[in-house]
Amino acid sequence: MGRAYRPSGVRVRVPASSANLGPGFDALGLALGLYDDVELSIVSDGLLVEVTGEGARDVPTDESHLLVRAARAAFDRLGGQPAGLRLSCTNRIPHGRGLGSSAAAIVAGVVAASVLADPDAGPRGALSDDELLSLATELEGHPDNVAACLLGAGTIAWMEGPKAQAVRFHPAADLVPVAFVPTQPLSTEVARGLLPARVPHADAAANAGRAALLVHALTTDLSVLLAATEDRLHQAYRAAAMPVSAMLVEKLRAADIPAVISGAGATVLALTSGDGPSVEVLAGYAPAGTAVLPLTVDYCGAVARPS
Ligand SMILES: Nc1ncnc2c1ncn2[C@@H]1O[C@H](COP(=O)(O)OP(=O)(O)O)[C@@H](O)[C@H]1O
Ligand SMILES: N[C@@H](CCOP(=O)(O)O)C(=O)O
Repeated sequence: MGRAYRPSGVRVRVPASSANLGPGFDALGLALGLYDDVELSIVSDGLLVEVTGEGARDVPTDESHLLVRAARAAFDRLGGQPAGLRLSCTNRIPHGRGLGSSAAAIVAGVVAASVLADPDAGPRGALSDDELLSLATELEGHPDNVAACLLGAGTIAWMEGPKAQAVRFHPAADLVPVAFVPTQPLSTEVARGLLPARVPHADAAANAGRAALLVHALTTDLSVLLAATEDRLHQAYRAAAMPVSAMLVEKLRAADIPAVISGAGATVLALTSGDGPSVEVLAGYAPAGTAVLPLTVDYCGAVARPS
């Protein structure tokens, strides 16, 4: 017999995230102060999905909606499906731009289900953060965005067999992430398809050193960010799919501004600091049609409260 759920609702706020940060492919993530808000309620029957904001015209409003699929997966883990669900999404994270929109939808879904199953069990409900992270990673396919979105701040994620693990780190207070968001989406699946099965040992070794340096740079010494954000494992392989962004990274870096492709692209993320170039100066580098978004680091991750 399935688990019995009381009719109830939960609101979840989830942050955007930037994965990789240059050398930390599938490992490093940074939660950003740009949020999707969702409300999931248990009702007597059926499924109703309402979406406003980003993706409203594109995402499905049936069982194939990503957040519904994630919530269903979590309800399965929790002992069964509720009689009916009502979902309302207010989306602000652009889709398919490398800012972790799919991770945010998945994290929102698993956290919402977890809280609906047992609102009193803890801030994120019946499932532990470890369980939420592993389930979200199974659904997303890689742990970096979901770790940052779930836990907030900077995260280092890794896999122990099928289970995802992550630790948080606190980026320096004067870190200012600035996103250059292009108009055209690029699917993460397509961008992952451009990566080779094997890479030269020297490139892997170079990235290991830079990724380690990057955690030091972000937490302790922003002045070494330019060296710390160098990548040889993914950006060049994907450049043909995002030539304008690849060129922008090159131009910013040539001007000593640490810049990387955010996630699988094609957003470019500049990691500046209080005494770095102003947003106006950065905007001067933006190709036509690119939105320049000065952001903050999010330190909370997924936050749920009963509705
Ligand atoms: N809030 C959301 N609700 C429903 N589906 C979503 C949502 N966010 C993302 N998606 C799905 O994920 C796709 C984008 O995922 P992906 O290619 O991984 O890019 P991103 O870098 O934005 O995560 C969208 O086209 C959509 O199908
Ligand atoms: N490590 C992943 C990150 C994908 O991030 P997204 O925001 O584009 O979904 C990759 O580089 O493929």
